[in-house]
Amino acid sequence: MSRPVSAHQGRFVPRTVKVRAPGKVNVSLKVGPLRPDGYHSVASVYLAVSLYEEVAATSTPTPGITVSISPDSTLELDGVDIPLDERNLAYKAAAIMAEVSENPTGVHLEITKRVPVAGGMGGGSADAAATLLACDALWDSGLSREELAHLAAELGADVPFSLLGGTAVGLGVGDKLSPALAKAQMDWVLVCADYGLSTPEVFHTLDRLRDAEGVDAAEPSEVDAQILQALRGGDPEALSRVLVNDLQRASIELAPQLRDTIGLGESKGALAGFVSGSGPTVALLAHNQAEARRLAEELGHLGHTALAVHGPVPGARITSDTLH
Ligand SMILES: C[C@](O)(CO)[C@H](O)COP(=O)(O)OP(=O)(O)OC[C@H]1O[C@@H](n2ccc(N)nc2=O)[C@H](O)[C@@H]1O
Ligand SMILES: Nc1ncnc2c1ncn2[C@@H]1O[C@H](COP(=O)(O)OP(=O)(O)OP(=O)(O)O)[C@@H](O)[C@H]1O
Repeated sequence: MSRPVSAHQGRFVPRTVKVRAPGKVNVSLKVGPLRPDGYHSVASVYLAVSLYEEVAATSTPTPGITVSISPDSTLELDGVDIPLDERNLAYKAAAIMAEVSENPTGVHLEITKRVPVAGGMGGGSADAAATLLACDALWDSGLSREELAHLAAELGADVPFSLLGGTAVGLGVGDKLSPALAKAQMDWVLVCADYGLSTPEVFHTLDRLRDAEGVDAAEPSEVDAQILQALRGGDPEALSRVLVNDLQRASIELAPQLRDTIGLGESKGALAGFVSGSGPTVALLAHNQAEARRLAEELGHLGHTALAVHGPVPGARITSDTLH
């Protein structure tokens, strides 16, 4: 894509770079013991799904970073707490990019939110990944994908995957990624909750449950080959038999109604239902696209917010780059 310049005959000409980045589900999430740094080592299989965040980054003549949430967001955001200051992950991403860029301008970030907030689908992480890519273009920073991935890992465990997209195995804290060859589409229904769960609290709850049982968690070093095989072959039945999420019981401990949502989805025809990441979004695996649409509609009639999506989809991408 050509790179418009932002100054025209001495007059400041704002430039807007728009990037979209996907949310994710973890089709496999094995969690090891608590590490001294407060994180857990994981072995995860990420799948990027067709529910996208969008960040429009516009250069401003005055320095500084500002953030707003676009009215085009499709989420119900009343009563949802998204900080717009330096605690926002997109703000943090722009700040980190400004540090490594030679000529950063001020920037306004407008975020269109579609991924449930605190839903276990990496929505904030997608905003951060999109912002890294947008600011890299806006400020002609010229960072490689590897350099961007390195900055992404400083922002959060899920951020590198939203940059990469597709299907990937994540080791370390989820940030050490290896792309997996799995292009076949799988169809899902996401059942969104009207509340959030705190990711650290879900991890702490898992530690507490394990402590109470006297269980020493094993260090997860690899993912089950059957999962990758089912993804490669585009075989939802096979995948439904091997889906696993160690965090699920902790999420259910904090929000017991999740068990009912999973049970409802399975009774209405899903191959399998499970909590996405730290929850509370529930991901239901469908036989095919028509089934996913039918299931989403049926759950909608029962009063749930249910979305039919597919994956894998690509990671963060620039969708437009314009001078005003
Ligand atoms: C649950 C997952 O979404 C699965 O992909 C991720 O593991 C969470 O990734 P994330 O939200 O990007 O997490 P971060 O923002 O880096 O971390 C938030 C908090 O979650 C906990 N955390 C996160 C990742 C990890 N591997 N172990 C952890 O214990 C830590 O308490 C950490 O302070
Ligand atoms: N850009 C952002 N969008 C949403 N929440 C943000 C953002 N920046 C910071 N936050 C804060 O982070 C919390 C978790 O946000 P997020 O939507 O990323 O959770 P999540 O999808 O469950 O994360 P993950 O799946 O990566 O664990 C929110 O409750 C909010 O207070």
